[in-house]
Amino acid sequence: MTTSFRSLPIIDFKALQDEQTKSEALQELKHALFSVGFLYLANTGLEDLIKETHDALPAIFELPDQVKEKINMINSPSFLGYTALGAETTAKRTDLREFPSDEVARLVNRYIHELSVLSKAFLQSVSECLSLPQDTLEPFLGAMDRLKFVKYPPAEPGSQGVGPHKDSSGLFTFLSQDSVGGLQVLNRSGEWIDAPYIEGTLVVNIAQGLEAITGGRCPATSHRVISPTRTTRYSVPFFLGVRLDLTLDQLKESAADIVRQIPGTAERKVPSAEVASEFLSPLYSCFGEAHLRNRIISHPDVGQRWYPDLYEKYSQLV
Ligand SMILES: O=C(O)CCC(=O)C(=O)O
Ligand SMILES: [Fe+2]
Repeated sequence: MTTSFRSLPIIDFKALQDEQTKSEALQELKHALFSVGFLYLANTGLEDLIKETHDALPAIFELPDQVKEKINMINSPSFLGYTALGAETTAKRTDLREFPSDEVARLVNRYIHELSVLSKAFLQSVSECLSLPQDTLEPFLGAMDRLKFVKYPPAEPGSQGVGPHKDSSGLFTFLSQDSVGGLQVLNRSGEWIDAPYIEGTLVVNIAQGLEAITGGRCPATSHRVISPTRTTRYSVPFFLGVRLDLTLDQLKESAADIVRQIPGTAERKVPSAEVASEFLSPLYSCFGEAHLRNRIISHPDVGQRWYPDLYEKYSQLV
């Protein structure tokens, strides 16, 4: 029996690329994917960009209300834009965080570009460590990556910055957090484990897309953020998305194929999911539909405005 993790493994991105160190680093990565679902990625080469971005965040959030209003997510049928404090719901409770997007366009574009490059190299290592051909995960990608700037203001002790959830929209999330703390990850014994700040690293976690693609062999892990009590916390998640037109049948077929190729996993028990994966539900025709449902439930005001019929339908199914 494996014991539940007490801390998150640190994986050295450079070591994954270097022939001398690769095989050991791949073993560590495999363990992280199978047993934790979360890891710190160190030595990405993006340390300066991450710092520059975090330095810019307070000013971005201090933009005048009219600017935030102009880019409010309520105006976007694509669920892109600024979300005010308290307008997002996770696990049926209101989250205490706000986020603008597409501000400071150059920085944002650069960040997205760098993360796209990094995440694709990382995906190759993921395939490799599962003994799959390097390009196995490429066909699942689409133009659905998203970047978010998030601010958690200080609140009463124990407040919900963001409630317990699994990341739904893609393969992996790459998050840079500041030094305030509050991110917690649920281990397999049901304990919340702190994921403290480690300078220069990205926190990488499996999303429900990869969980589905690997037939549950690489499960997405629940996490949450406890609001800070004294200092504002900022974070920057980059969500590596799955293409929206992937159907459930295609997914099942490729998952079966992939799982057959992952050695030594037949006996692995798939942990029961504490948060259901919509992507595996027959209710939705394709990944995009399940994704839209998730967006509508997370941002009910935006959902109600642009998709009133779907809003009615999906809120009855919650
Ligand atoms: O801000 C964080 O540290 C986590 C954010 C998160 O889990 C999310 O946006 O999905
Ligand atoms: Fe998340």
